[in-house]
Amino acid sequence: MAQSDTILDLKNVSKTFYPGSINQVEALKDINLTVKRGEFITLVGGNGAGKSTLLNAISGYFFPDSGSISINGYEITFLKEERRAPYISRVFQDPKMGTAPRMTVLENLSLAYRRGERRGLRLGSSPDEREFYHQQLQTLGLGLEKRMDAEIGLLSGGQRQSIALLMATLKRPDILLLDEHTAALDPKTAKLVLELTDHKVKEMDLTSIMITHNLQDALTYGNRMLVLHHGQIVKDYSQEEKNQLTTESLFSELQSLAMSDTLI
Ligand SMILES: Nc1ncnc2c1ncn2[C@@H]1O[C@H](COP(=O)(O)OP(=O)(O)OP(=O)(O)O)[C@@H](O)[C@H]1O
Repeated sequence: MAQSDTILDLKNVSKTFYPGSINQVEALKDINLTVKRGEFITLVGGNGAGKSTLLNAISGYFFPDSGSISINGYEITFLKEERRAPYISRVFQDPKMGTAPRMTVLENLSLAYRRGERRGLRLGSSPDEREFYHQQLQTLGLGLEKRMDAEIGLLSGGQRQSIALLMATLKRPDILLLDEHTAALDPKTAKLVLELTDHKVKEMDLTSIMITHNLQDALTYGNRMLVLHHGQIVKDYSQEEKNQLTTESLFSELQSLAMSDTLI
């Protein structure tokens, strides 16, 4: 039987915070989303639209109140976050998240590579392993292979975020979640990390969802774009439709969504 094209499938996923209280927030409302192999989705929407909540539900950071989530046809709706880790990788906005600051670059990579496995030998101890990580670091083109034994906490945010990206993709994940992973970097470094991301996604034929507030990046990268508003997917653009958009037209669209709120 042919392998299904669908990597991720969300059916009627909803999540409400503080239900029944004055602070109630319907962060996700009946989300239906099918992600196919090789799709690189950019996810945009205003503050509080539900973008991070959507990634949190997919990664298992918390469970939805209703609906179901499947990966490769297997339902994972209530699978614990650590049990999903072999299939789902995530890079966060804060370069400090996802890496262990007091461990060396080599140890961090080694830890990422052994994700989901029982630990045995000292991390990154064998010559073969060193060689493997050396080669992997070279692929970043930042000279970080020369700093394998440096504590990762001593590296710059951009260097650290590049390594976080490498760690997230060392063992090919079924889906790569990028949660505004360049937002904390200066514009030049952000561009570099985005280019690295794009290169990795294409080279490894990864399936990915990337949250961004940068509309140009949302249009430049990826081959599908979703607009989230008040916990709902209000627009789903294909690559062809995306090509027709400009940052101005996308900005106007997001503006009109925000305007419609004030009219309610
Ligand atoms: N753990 C939580 N507990 C309570 N409320 C939450 C929690 N996570 C998110 N929310 C609320 O859910 C709504 C959606 O938040 P979310 O962080 O998903 O938005 P977002 O689109 O990622 O926003 P931003 O662009 O500002 O990061 C917000 O009103 C937020 O305050």
